Amino acid sequence: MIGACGIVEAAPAAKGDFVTVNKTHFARNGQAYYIVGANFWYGGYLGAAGGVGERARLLKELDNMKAIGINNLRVLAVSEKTDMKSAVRPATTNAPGQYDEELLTGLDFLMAEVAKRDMTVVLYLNNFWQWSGGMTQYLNWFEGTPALDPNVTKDYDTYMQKTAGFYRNAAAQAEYRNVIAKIVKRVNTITGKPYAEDTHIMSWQLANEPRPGNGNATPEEKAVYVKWIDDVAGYIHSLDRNHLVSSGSEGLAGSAQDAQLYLDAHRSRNIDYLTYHLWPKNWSWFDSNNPTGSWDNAITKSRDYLNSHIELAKKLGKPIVLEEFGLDRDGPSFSIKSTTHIRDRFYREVFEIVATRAQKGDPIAGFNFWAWGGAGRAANADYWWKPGNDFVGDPPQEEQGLYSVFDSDVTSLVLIKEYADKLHAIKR
Ligand SMILES: O=C1NC[C@H](CO)[C@@H](O)[C@@H]1O
Repeated sequence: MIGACGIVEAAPAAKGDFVTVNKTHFARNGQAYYIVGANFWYGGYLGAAGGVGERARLLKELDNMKAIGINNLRVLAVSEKTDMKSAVRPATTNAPGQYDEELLTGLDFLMAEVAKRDMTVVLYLNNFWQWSGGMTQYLNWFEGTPALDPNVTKDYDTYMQKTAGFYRNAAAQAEYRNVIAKIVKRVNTITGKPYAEDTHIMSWQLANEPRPGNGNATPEEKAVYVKWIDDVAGYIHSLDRNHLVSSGSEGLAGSAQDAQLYLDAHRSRNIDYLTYHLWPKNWSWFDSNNPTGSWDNAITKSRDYLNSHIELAKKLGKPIVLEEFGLDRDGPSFSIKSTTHIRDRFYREVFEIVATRAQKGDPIAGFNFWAWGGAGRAANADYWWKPGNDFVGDPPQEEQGLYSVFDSDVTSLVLIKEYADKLHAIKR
């Protein structure tokens, strides 16, 4: 259909095409829908027409992901320009009210190509961490405090406690809502379709890994966090009645280890499904310099984390997605020449629990591994990212190769395909 402005306009989608929640499962096109996903934070960046855009690479990455059964991508929709060295450049927001239209058109291109492959996307609208500017950059804009880069300060506890001040800052929240409205109400410049009518968006996500503060978050900080989730999720639903909304939480690790807080934060009728993440190395369960000696501890805790959050989802009667997990390469090494035997063993353990419990009808709705590196390659001997370098699955605050799954990691790709087939075969 050629619209008045000459842009090819797709017919409005039938409501049934959207991903919906049916009790404790997802549904799409009248069938149960399971997430076989990748984290692909830079997908919109590759879609830009110029600058950092690499559209030919993007098409190849999407085709390669589709070929191994990936049906869902978790993507960074918004980034904030910052002086922090650990953050990606450029950013979709250069300053309050000033947005990079070329980069936002990259998201349009990504969504157009995702639709051609009938994939779905979770779009996160902020970041608790500094690698895309995030909440600490909002505080720099609106409180005048320095954007804190924990890679520099080495003080994560202070970072988390101060960054949670974002939830209480009225001016920061107002600009955050301006940005939310700009994205949620956006009309795709490639397809002419409003984002709010795009059935290939699965969910709007408040942020990547929002936390209430640090591990010692106070009852007041927790109450602010719970209210923030409910309010913002409700605001997004007020703009868009079609799509699901999720928090982006890591689960207990992102909830000060407080299960009641995690339940309270996700009980809101505005939160349609639960999310959780699993990071044995980041959480010091696994020592990659002593893999044999730390494996049993890591896998025991991982199994418990995987299963206990499914029980929490049962309590709330909502689906849950394991939307991040990862482990580093053998060695440990960042080099794509290194093997991934330990990571493959970990992935198989995770996939087996997810697939088995999904097949039983438990509310686990799938996974997104962290993260698709594909054809990207680290450019520097120290494995740190610099502007102009390839994007890989590891954002700029981490070594390029830490957790990425590259197109040369054949054993990992074969394993992902094996479990993709199992999840896609579940009929409900
Ligand atoms: O959201 C995230 N979770 C863990 C990733 C790997 O450490 C990290 O890169 C990202 O900030």
